Amino acid sequence: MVTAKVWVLKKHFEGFPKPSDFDLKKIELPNLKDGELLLESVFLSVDPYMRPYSRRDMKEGDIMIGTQVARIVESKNPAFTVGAFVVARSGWRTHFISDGKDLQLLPSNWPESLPKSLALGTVGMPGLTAYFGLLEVCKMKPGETVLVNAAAGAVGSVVGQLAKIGGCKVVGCAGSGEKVAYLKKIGFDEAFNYKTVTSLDEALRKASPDGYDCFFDNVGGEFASIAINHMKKYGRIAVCGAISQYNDSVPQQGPYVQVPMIFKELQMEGFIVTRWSNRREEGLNALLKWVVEGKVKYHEQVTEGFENMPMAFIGMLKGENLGKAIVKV
Ligand SMILES: NC(=O)C1=CN([C@@H]2O[C@H](COP(=O)(O)OP(=O)(O)OC[C@H]3O[C@@H](n4cnc5c(N)ncnc54)[C@H](OP(=O)(O)O)[C@@H]3O)[C@@H](O)[C@H]2O)C=CC1
Ligand SMILES: CCCCCCC/C=C/C=O
Repeated sequence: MVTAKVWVLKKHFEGFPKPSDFDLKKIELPNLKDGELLLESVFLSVDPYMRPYSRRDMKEGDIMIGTQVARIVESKNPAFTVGAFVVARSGWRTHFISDGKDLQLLPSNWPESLPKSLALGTVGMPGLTAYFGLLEVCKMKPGETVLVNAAAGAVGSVVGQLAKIGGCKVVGCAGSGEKVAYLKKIGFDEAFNYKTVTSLDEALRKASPDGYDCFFDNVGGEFASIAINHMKKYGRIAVCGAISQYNDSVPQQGPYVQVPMIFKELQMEGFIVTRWSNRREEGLNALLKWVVEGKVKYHEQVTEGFENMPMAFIGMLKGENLGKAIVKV
């Protein structure tokens, strides 16, 4: 008999999540039936989507939603061998039983030298978000200028590097001096700390006086309202996330987008990465190849200990992560 530790949503978040909104529980797992596997989480992901999705999809008492890289410890399913690693969507749990249907094996050519946690970040859902958002929503072209915010995070850091590979000029904004230095190190042409600039409007103009062809928006709110005025004619805005709004108890008010959209003839499109689930393999292969070749660099903010999942999640929402926020069990 295996005892799993799980984190439960004790109370729906009101405003910014607090440690007291979570409860750590223990669950006894039953013995395996034919076709089932027992898995142990090795790395778990904490992501911004958990904040809005918890309100939309969960009720109090549910196990927190989320993905993990897990190792198969016992198998009564011939398609899965003990010791193999998979990406699963089993929520915040140390151990779980699966029938194998919702598991993704790590690519067979995954190099030994590469952390398996990257399957939750640069070579996982956030990397795919950058890949499809840039290619299919921004439709970036060589020679264009791309703006990305939350640029030193899991999605943003890949957006900037893929835009450089695609022959674009890249401007990134992030919330600390350390993050700005990192963006310059990984090849961003311009980077600034949006928290310390005297005027975001001036900083965006200075970084690209001619404006922006593509804006990959991870933040929404006030930042996006200012940035839209810096778009070039026929510019494209990929509305990827709105993290500046996820913790609002009272919705923020405009300014509104219609006037700049009309006069600059902009395209603005929201998207969810799962739209391209049928091209997941294409995206992961491309990302893995670039990482192996050293063309895409990665950084992970690793929190040790399953007990620290709520703090890692809260820390990520506060901006404490450089690169992908990961918990190592
Ligand atoms: N549409 C889709 O399919 C997907 C969307 N997303 C979205 O992409 C965005 C980035 O996600 P991800 O890369 O995983 O997360 P990150 O790794 O970028 O972590 C979140 C970052 O957001 C920044 N941030 C937090 N609060 C604010 C704020 N009020 N204003 C500006 N920046 C803030 C912080 O960086 P800083 O220090 O720079 O402020 C923080 O580090 C999120 O909005 C997320 O919801 C992610 C995956 C899929
Ligand atoms: C693997 C779980 C599916 C995650 C989909 C994430 C979409 C994110 C939206 C905003 O953050």
